[in-house]
Amino acid sequence: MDQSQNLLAKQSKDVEFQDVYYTVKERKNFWRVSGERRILNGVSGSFRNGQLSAIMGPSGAGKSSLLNAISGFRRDGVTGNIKMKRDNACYITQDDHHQTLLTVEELMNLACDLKLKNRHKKAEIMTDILENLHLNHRRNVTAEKLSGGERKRLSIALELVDNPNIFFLDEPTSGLDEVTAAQCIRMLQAMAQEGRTIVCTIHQPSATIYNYFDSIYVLAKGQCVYQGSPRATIPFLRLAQLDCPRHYSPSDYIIELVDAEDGHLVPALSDLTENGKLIYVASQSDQLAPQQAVTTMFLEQQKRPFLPAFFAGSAASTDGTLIGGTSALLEQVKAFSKRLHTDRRDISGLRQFIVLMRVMLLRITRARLALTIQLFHHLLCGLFFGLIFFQLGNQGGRMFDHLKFCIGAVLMIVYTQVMVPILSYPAEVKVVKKETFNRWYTLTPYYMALTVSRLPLQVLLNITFMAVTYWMSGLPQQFWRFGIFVAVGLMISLVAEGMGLAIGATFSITNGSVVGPMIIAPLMGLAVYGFDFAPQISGGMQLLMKFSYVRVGVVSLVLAVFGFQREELDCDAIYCHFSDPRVLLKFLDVEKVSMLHQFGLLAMLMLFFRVMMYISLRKRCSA
Ligand SMILES: Nc1ncnc2c1ncn2[C@@H]1O[C@H](COP(=O)(O)OP(=O)(O)OP(=O)(O)O)[C@@H](O)[C@H]1O
Repeated sequence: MDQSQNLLAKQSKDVEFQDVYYTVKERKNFWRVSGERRILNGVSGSFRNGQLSAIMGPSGAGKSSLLNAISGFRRDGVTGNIKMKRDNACYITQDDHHQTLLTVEELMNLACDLKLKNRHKKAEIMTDILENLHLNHRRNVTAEKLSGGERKRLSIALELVDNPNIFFLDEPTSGLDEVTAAQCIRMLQAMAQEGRTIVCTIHQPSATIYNYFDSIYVLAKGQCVYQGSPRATIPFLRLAQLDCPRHYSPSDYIIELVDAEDGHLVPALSDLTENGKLIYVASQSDQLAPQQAVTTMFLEQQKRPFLPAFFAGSAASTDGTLIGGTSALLEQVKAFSKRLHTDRRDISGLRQFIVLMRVMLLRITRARLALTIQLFHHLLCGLFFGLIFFQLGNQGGRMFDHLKFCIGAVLMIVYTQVMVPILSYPAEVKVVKKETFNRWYTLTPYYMALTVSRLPLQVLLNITFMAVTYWMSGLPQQFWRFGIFVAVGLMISLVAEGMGLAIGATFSITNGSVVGPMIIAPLMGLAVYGFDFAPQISGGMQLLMKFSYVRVGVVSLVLAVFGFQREELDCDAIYCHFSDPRVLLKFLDVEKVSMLHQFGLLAMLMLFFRVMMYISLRKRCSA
């Protein structure tokens, strides 16, 4: 490969952006947008291949927003020109969203199964990565028990499986002590030297860590106030008549300057960098040499001969003097990086589905405490119901108790199945967003695996609750009737779970736990409306009631208990009006309703919520 070919290959791994704006809508309340707020103000810049670049700035400057915008992790509200090869990039979030119940080895297995076509090399690649990131001894530890630094290394290890060229990391050193943070940055430096483009945000690095970077991009109030090599920071500030005091770290100094309350220096410094269009590099004579930062992306092919001069200039900032020696860790990372030539090709949807199913089932069984609590909850609720309605199931004089039994059972299922995903699913959405963004899998196989993998648990929990309730309340000893009773419970729980997932995929835990009950309340109202004057209910209301799956569930349960030519109930008094089940069905105006029709309605409502969930998830993952 001659020099110009080399440069073009490197260039395809660069990240360049021009006039990027990021605007968010500000809301007065849930319904009203009160205005817009501009977070990024037309910034430009470039991050070169083979370099470790830092986006720095005071808190709230827009560092994460810039990282999200240029990586494509956030798209809504972002405008401007961004050049970056998406299929070669990965994003590592600040909070290291992992499947916390899986061990390091299981997570690596998952990443390999989803990313590598040729699985023969899986064990070798896994060991290589884990050894080199010093995680091999933690193979059997679950992600939730890892330390902050180990978790960060695990995030990197998982992405290294398919050897991407561009890494975006949001605050990789947050929560780490100085030594661990320095180790982490040196590891990233070694990865960059292996031919990757590494861009990370960092709040205020120490002087040592500052000098590990090849390139620094400082943001303040959504504008670029410096871009260039760390060595060039002090000479750059001199251009604006700002003298960094002796023994003061340039990173501390520049942040303090731009973090002043009135921010009066921000426009002047931003002008000096042309809001990121200029990059400053220090030459050997310590004279500043401003270069054009955004040069390649929008130039026509024929203008490219300018490139070599540009790279020659920026290469000066990556010389060894800034790095300060190479540790054994750097050498190791470099060596193993060379061996990582993975053959990532498209993995079929079916294989993604199978791998994800396996992992989801493993996760369900791994969450033993949650599983035990759920089982006990269903068993105890069953016993509680059984005791309240003990042997009342065949009493012809207790019509209201029969109705309370059906309504109570449906409400117990609905509340349990709606609230669990509302409280647990929002955390998973973050993992899904990260993993789909990093091309572990696509949304459809994930969604299918999620739906199918939860079925066995649903069946088990429902059978537990329904069986105890059915037999204790003294309903007819007919196995087929019991089967229908359980099937109704299962259908209701699947609809309720779908609704919980749709809410969990759309809202945060705080908002979801308000929205969930808010939606259930009117559905409950519709469920119990007009039981004592059912035949007089208007047509419009009847239609509305069909949308309440709680109502549909109650009617289905009533049919399961009293329909299908059930024999007359016992009567202790002289006369029991409802001892003939047909009288009760007629009173409730459901004597002509077919069970099949009810199942059809429940299936449609289930489909509706599950489609809503899918749409919401897709929107969240692509926002
Ligand atoms: N979706 C959003 N809606 C409203 N405001 C937002 C949104 N995203 C970011 N902001 C605001 O934009 C500003 C910049 O946020 P950002 O997270 O990018 O800052 P940062 O420099 O990374 O800060 P920190 O170092 O504290 O993490 C903050 O004031 C933040 O509140």
